[in-house]
Amino acid sequence: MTMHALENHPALTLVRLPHAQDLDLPAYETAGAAGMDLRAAVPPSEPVTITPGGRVLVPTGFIFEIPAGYEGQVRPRSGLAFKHGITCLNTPGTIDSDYRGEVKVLLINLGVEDFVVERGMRIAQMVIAPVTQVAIREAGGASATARGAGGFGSTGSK
Ligand SMILES: O=c1ccn([C@H]2C[C@H](O)[C@@H](COP(=O)(O)OP(=O)(O)OP(=O)(O)O)O2)c(=O)[nH]1
Ligand SMILES: [Mg+2]
Repeated sequence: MTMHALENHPALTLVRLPHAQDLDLPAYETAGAAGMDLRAAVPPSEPVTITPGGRVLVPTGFIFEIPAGYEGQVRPRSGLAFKHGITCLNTPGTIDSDYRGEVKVLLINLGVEDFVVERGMRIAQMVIAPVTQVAIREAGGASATARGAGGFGSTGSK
């Protein structure tokens, strides 16, 4: 596990669950990593097989107390996607700052071979990002703009 000093950054509190006792903490693998890698907290004696087209909810073994004003984004790892066709089905997964359950990763196998998830395997990554909550109001009509309702290629293809 690689630790990097991140003074003056918002604090992330992690709560280790009993089935994650021997797992490394989620951590940034390099100084400039955007995401901290998440490990599979499947039982050591029970690796999980994802068949082609199949999906599995994989536990990480940790509760993330995300600071208010931020969210957690669970994203795929490109290496698993490239080599095995393994990705996150609901990418990016959204971890709310008030969520106090275990973070889980919904993996899907878009490859052509079985993929085996073993304990401690780095299966996804978590990016902490600021979010803005807006004051929601309803209006009777939309304000006028140059674009108007044009979209989906309305400005041309060149
Ligand atoms: O990949 C994910 C996505 C979500 N969650 C947890 C944290 C999140 O705060 C909660 C709810 O996620 P979301 O809002 O995406 O799901 P929902 O289907 O809208 O469920 P809910 O009604 O609980 O909000 O589930 C995960 O552990 N992993
Ligand atoms: Mg929701």
